Amino acid sequence: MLPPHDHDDGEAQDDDKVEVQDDDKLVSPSAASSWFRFLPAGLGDTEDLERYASGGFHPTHLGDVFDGRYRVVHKLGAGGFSTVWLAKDTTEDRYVALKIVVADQSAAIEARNLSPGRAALRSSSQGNSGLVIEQRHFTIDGPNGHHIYLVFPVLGPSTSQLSCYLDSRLTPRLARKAGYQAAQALARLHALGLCHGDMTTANIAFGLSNIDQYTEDDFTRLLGAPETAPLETESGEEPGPEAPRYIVKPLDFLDSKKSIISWDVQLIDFDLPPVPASDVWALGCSIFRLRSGHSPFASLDVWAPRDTVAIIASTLGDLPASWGDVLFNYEGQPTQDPEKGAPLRELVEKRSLRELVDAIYDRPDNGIAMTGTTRREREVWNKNDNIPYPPCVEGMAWKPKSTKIDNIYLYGYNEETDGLLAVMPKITAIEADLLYDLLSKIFVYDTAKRITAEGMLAHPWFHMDQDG
Ligand SMILES: Nc1ncnc2c1ncn2[C@@H]1O[C@H](COP(=O)(O)OP(=O)(O)OP(=O)(O)O)[C@@H](O)[C@H]1O
Repeated sequence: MLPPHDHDDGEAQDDDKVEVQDDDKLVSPSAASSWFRFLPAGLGDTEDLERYASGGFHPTHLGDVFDGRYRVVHKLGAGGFSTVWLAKDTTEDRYVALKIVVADQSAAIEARNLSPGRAALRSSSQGNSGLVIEQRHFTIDGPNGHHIYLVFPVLGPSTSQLSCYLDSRLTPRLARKAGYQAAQALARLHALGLCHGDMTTANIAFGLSNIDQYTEDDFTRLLGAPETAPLETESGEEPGPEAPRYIVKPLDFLDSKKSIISWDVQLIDFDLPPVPASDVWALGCSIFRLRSGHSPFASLDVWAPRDTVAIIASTLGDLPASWGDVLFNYEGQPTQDPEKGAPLRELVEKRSLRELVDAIYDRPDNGIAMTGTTRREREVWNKNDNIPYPPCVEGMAWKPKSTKIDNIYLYGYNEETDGLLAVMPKITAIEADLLYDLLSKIFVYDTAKRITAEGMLAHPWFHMDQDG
């Protein structure tokens, strides 16, 4: 059975975000009163407003100019450590992504930027390397502290956004291309003696096609004007200089009326700890998700990081005997200390990698599949889910929830979902053989026997489209 979320297997970041997003929607202002200073802005998934406080986000407004040259045009997104803004670099007359790091993490990021690994990465990440790193940085003091500002090229959506359960799936061809480009970029990084350290589909991003040709008015025509909502406090007091006057809803390049997302992906957000073989394992999880929409080690049986080790063992086979009677702590880290760890839980669900690959489903012709049974209409959370992507995105991705099964649209997961997915067209046997072969070379416990990123580049799964 496919779960709504997975945990800690190299793809967890995205799912954490889904949970946060869901929580945001569920928190009513009254329930929030004892916990939160600010009222929800009502703009969907935005930054954590409570972090507009000492040590947190820098209050930023449209039109703000930083470092005398970067004028804020729109918001691109926010994460646990930063808000990210589309800005016009008036010195070089081009768009950039301006990542404003929270004050209490800025010193650590500044120190990281001085490391030798970072310098090697910077000199090799120019041009077409598939590796994206900040182009420059500067610092600014604000009401919440001292912030580092990182200047990046502007990117499109992440592959996790476009390959996400029933919400969105990549077309098979683009999944193979994105998987290949991610492997190629990772091989380049490893050749430099560096590691990624955080290889997830959230960190494989699509580029944008030549956006510097657009004026700011063009952006408004393509994506709509920035949507904002005033920032209000629960108590009714006026926020001080630590908070912006209004919140901006992040733009979504998928809303563009014209195709501006490129088919080429790049790796972002390097952490750089030194284990290439673990990057390869995480890339395997990402490749599976690119093609299937979910992680290979996601399961409703997984409740704690430790369970991820159990689901891996139940999918791939027992852990090597040479590891001995190893125990695992809550985080899934091995230990010999019975005070700190426990044996792996026996999971109810049994499945194999081969079954997971064979179950990958694709879009039915005309967006319709039939079980032969008429079903009860379901209320969907967001009607937009049932509307296919605009034609300019259609060759790249499709929405499973825009598929009609018999008389109703596919909706969220419940006990009926597996039966509904069973009538969707499946991955071809030829492709399933190739993908299974590639993943079997990646998901190898013995790191000395695991394929390398360089070694996987010649694998025929990546090259199916050229051959055929
Ligand atoms: N170069 C970029 N171009 C376009 N959008 C970007 C860019 N960098 C980041 N974003 C957007 O901003 C969001 C937050 O960025 P990012 O994940 O790097 O932040 P973070 O604070 O390091 O978060 P976390 O580590 O919690 O993921 C991303 O999800 C993405 O939507």
